[in-house]
Amino acid sequence: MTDGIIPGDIPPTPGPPGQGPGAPGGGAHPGALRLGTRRSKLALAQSGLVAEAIRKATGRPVELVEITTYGDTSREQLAQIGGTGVFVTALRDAVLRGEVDLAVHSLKDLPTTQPEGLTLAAVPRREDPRDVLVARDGLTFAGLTADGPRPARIGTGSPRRMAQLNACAREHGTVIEAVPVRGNVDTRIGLVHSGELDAVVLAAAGLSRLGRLSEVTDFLSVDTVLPAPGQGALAVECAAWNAPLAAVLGELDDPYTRAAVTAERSLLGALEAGCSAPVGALADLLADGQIVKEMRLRGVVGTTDGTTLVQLSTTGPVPESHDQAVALGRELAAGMLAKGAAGLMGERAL
Ligand SMILES: NCc1[nH]cc(CCC(=O)O)c1CC(=O)O
Repeated sequence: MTDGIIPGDIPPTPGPPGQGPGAPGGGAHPGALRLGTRRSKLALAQSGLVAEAIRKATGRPVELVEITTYGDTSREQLAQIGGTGVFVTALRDAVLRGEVDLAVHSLKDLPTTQPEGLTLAAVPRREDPRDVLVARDGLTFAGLTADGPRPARIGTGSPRRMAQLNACAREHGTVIEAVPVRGNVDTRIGLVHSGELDAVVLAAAGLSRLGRLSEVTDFLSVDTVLPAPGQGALAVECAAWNAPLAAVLGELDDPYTRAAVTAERSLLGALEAGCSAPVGALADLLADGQIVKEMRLRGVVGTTDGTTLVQLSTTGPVPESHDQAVALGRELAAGMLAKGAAGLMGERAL
């Protein structure tokens, strides 16, 4: 199903014709790039942002093509069949079959290895990578845990978030009750409004793209809660055979973001952790005034109860190639494994 979202200000010139078997054309908007997207509000928001950026950078019209996946029609099953993996696979299949020209994913939802046949054509500049709290009564994490006779009920199904929030609570001599939750952003925040939960943990980037940042009651410092590898970044993929399209989409690429997420995902891969393992990672740039000096990569892995965390960081020259970014991640993984990280990753909650 196509969704005609092409605004009137698109230059009439269509893109170059003849891009091979997946070439655009024949639809309502000849020459438009077909961007495959899930139908969730967040996916549509992310796809819309990328579509707009492509139009701006290239002048090419872009149309969104909604891909309905098994996971979209069968909510109950989703937790069982592996969460976001099903969505990623459905979008990728649509690209590989030539039904769409490109797809947009949340980078943190992608497996750490790039599949054959698909190119990561662009990693646009990343949004705020932090996790945030949406809590009742405008409370912060500290306020929540200090408030009331019983442990605060905090909604998150993420072992990474649980491990770090539990550790933080322990440090302050309090306890929280982490309550596994699933579902979209509306559902999760709804659990706070209904009083079922005291708070939920979400990614700032998702709320920002949905225009709901004003509902955040606490931005969690990355010194306390390291985000998921790749959190806040988007991945723009196209077929590997379509080098001309990859070159066009490459205009959206932010080399620093790409280097950072490459290092973070390399760490995750080298720890041989699944995408739902309790691994946090964040690479950032260390600057001296305006001059970028180094890239720092921080990592954490822990038990979900927060009793044990292995935290480590490393710095190195800003990577100038994919391999250098990968090496930074591997180096940190080796250090974390030497500190006992492997023993903490037995729990793989899906
Ligand atoms: N796991 C689901 C998911 N995948 C990407 C985002 C948010 C957007 C992002 O991190 O880029 C979310 C929701 C959340 O964690 O709150």
